Amino acid sequence: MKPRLKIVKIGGGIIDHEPALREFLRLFAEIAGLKILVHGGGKGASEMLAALGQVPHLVNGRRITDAATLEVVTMFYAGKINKQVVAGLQKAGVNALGLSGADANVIQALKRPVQEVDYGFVGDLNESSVNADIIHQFLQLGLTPVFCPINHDGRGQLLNTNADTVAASVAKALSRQYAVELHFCFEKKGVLADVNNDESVIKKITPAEYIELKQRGVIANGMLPKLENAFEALRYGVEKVIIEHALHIGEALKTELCLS
Ligand SMILES: Nc1ncnc2c1ncn2[C@@H]1O[C@H](COP(=O)(O)OP(=O)(O)O)[C@@H](O)[C@H]1O
Ligand SMILES: CC(=O)N[C@@H](CCC(=O)OP(=O)(O)O)C(=O)O
Repeated sequence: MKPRLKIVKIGGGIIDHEPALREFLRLFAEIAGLKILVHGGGKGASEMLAALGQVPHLVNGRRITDAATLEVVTMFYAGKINKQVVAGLQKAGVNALGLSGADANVIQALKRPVQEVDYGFVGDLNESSVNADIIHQFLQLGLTPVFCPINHDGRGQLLNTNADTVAASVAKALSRQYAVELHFCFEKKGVLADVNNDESVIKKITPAEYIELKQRGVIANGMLPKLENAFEALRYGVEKVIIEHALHIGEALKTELCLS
């Protein structure tokens, strides 16, 4: 039987809110067994870009990342946020190891080709992007990897990758060796039928239902890459994918994705 591994992704709505982040890290520290944390921070990055006089620009939930934007998001995700999260976990007794994809060459990305949209320095991940062996070794050493959404192309170029994509790709790569449960945690209780009603959580979503919800405009913005990544993870053998509130991990009200 494969050993169990929990991979938790935490987004900007919680990370940029100090008390919520502190509480989330306390809950994450309580998760027993092997675990990995992946963080975003998109909302705070947009605020920082605006404060620096740059106009944040996202298309289909992904950031257009020109050279100036890349500088800011690298400082923000790989610096400030990643180190704050690692320090918070150390305080909570978790021996966390902060990583960008460049560290130990753990994730190599490919610059997204220009099609209808030029995303700039945005990195896509494929089957061979994630070095599962080295992550396995970190876990064996008793370390808890903490990934930020900055990766590299192996030729010296840093690339910005959607954090949901990082979480799903790490989950897919490790599902060969581990029974992986992937949790997308954010500031709502799950995928909502009415985005203004926090209690309207849709408990289960299949790919066909997702397409319908997307066409009706029920699911939009950052929820699109989250669900696309989530279904892809299930297709690659990740055992469970849950979308839930970051401060209510494991509670009954949540969205579970399934392939049929
Ligand atoms: N049906 C939906 N249910 C919940 N959130 C939705 C839905 N459709 C769109 N959203 C939006 O998606 C956001 C989550 O995506 P995103 O901001 O990228 O989160 P994160 O930073 O946690 O990855 C929510 O804050 C919400 O505004
Ligand atoms: C390419 C791309 O879109 N990168 C994301 C990375 C951060 C992220 O995904 O943050 P959340 O999880 O908080 O949304 C961005 O810069 O917004």
